[in-house]
Amino acid sequence: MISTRALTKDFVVNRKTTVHAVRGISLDIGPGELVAVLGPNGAGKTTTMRMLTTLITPTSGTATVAGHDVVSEAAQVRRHIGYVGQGNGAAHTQLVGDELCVQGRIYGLDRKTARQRSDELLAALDLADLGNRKVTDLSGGQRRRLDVAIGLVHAPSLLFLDEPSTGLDPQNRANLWAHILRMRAESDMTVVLTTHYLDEADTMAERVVIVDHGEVIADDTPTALKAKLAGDRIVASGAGRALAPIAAALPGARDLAVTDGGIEVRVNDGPSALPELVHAAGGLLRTAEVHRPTLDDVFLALTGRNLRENS
Ligand SMILES: Nc1ncnc2c1ncn2[C@@H]1O[C@H](COP(=O)(O)OP(=O)(O)OP(=O)(O)O)[C@@H](O)[C@H]1O
Repeated sequence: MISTRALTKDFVVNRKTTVHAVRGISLDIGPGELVAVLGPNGAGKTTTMRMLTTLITPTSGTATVAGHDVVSEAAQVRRHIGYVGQGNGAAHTQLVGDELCVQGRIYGLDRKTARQRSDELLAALDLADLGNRKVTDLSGGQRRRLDVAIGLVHAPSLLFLDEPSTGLDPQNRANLWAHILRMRAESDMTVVLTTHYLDEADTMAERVVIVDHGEVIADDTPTALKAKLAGDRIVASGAGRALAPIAAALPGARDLAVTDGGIEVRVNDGPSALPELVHAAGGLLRTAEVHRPTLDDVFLALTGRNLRENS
């Protein structure tokens, strides 16, 4: 569905400054995949998405989307994709239903089909009662759902979402996700999204592409990324100094730290290392628990930096 090779974008700011926003990204995304592109501010996520949606042209490298080249066949690419950009579009005083219809007409739907499709989408996205409201009167969550409806009006086989849930409260985020996942299940649509929310990428995406400084630094399922790169952390309280050599002997033990009240150690498989620690440490141990890794741990392991600090 998407194939990029050494995709690169430089922005020439002035004679002395060129920003290397995307530095040679090669990526293949198959039909029906749900992929989250994750990375700190300025990593190059939006720039990549804008190249794939034909909004800007690459400096070098190639990209095909739905079988068409993003530069030489931009019009064909656009026909196959939906794009929901960051934030809300221009403030429209149009009615919600009309706005959606107009967007459908722009994509070449006849009046009747546009109306039908817009009614379907308003119902699917819980906006049916709001068809006669002005777009400007919608709440943030409703407006974001309308943005998604607009991205879907021409029934694209591929949907790009740039930070779809930024600024929404947890309930609206969950609600938006429920809609996106349901529509994807119904149409087998490919979905590529960028997000700052680690938990969102972790729970919703089947595949996570981590981008940093314009390059892909990891690409796998969230589970595999966490298992491969981060491991589990065991946090134990008790006689720290005496516990340290025992913890160091656990299978795969690394990053051992003696803390005020005990130790912390990283292992590959926490649930199986914990009983070993309990058995070997006996009375030296007061409490012990396993912390499963997060995608933030993955980013830290890869870059030595914290994703949240950057975003
Ligand atoms: N039109 C532009 N002119 C100059 N520099 C740009 C332009 N657009 C983006 N950049 C720069 O390119 C780099 C990548 O930006 P991009 O918006 O792709 O990052 P991002 O990962 O999407 O960040 P965020 O999470 O903040 O949206 C940044 O350093 C940004 O300042």
